Amino acid sequence: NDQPLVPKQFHLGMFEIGRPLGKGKFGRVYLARERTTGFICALKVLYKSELQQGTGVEKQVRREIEIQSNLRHPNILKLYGHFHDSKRIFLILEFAGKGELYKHLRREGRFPEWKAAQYIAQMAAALKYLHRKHVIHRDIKPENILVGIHGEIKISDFGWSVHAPNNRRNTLCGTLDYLPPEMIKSGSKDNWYNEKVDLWSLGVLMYEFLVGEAPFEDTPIMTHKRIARADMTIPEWVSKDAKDLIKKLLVLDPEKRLPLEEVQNHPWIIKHCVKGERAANREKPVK
Ligand SMILES: Cc1cc(Cn2cc(-c3c(Cl)cnc4nc(-c5cn(C)nc5C)[nH]c34)cn2)no1
Repeated sequence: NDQPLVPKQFHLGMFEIGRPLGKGKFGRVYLARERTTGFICALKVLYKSELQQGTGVEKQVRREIEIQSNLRHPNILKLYGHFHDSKRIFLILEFAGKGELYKHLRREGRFPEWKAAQYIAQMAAALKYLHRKHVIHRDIKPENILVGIHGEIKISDFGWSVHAPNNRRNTLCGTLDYLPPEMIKSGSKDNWYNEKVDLWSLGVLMYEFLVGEAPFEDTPIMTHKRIARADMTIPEWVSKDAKDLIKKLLVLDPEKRLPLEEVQNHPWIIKHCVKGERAANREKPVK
């Protein structure tokens, strides 16, 4: 198996700390190398003082570590281990060689259809794996996706919750763009634990990959209204197949959203996921 032999107990002295890779709400991420094996990883440092100010965020980080440690999928960033000292919690994470996806998206403006299709196919595979383990991501957005050295994407955020509404406030002050209608409407919260919420966000992600901005991007009030009505327009230059898939994911009724298996078999995905396409052509008898 590709997992390095890792000891059960880690401590900071085991690592040489390299350059800062990024910072988030509660800490920073550094490039790091494990001294004895030379294993390169990303060390996420979270300050307990800052976590304790949040509403039970530290308990949430603990639970997310629990979830993340048990996941192994090529499109999900690995968590190899964690440790803490008096002031900080350290997460030993897989290093994603090409960094944060949203930076690539902002730099390129939007992705060509073949690249967006590869990314959506990888997201669908990762979400299928998560849903089979009854993990609902609920926070799919470019900011929570990293890019590996071979250009493959890796879902990297720990904001995952299993069946329980995660109490992260950032959704309220962070972007509303990715929230599905059932999560912005008050009233019954039982839909919050339905994995179909990730299908809506996958549709928003696909739109943003192709168009360069989110489908309901507006003032917060208007975004709220437009999500609740699934009120979006897809530019006419987006291909017919891509439009079809976006429309089958951004459906108000969670039960009517296209299941992940059908996303993976959608003509837009098949057409652009070269391996499948070439294989399909190879099998066609030459006329
Ligand atoms: C705290 C905090 C910061 C962040 C956001 N963030 C994630 C990373 C990161 C991780 Cl976790 C893993 N591998 C990474 N590789 C990069 C990277 C690679 N290149 C060439 N450039 C960068 C940047 N960043 C990685 C950094 N910040 N979440 O919580």
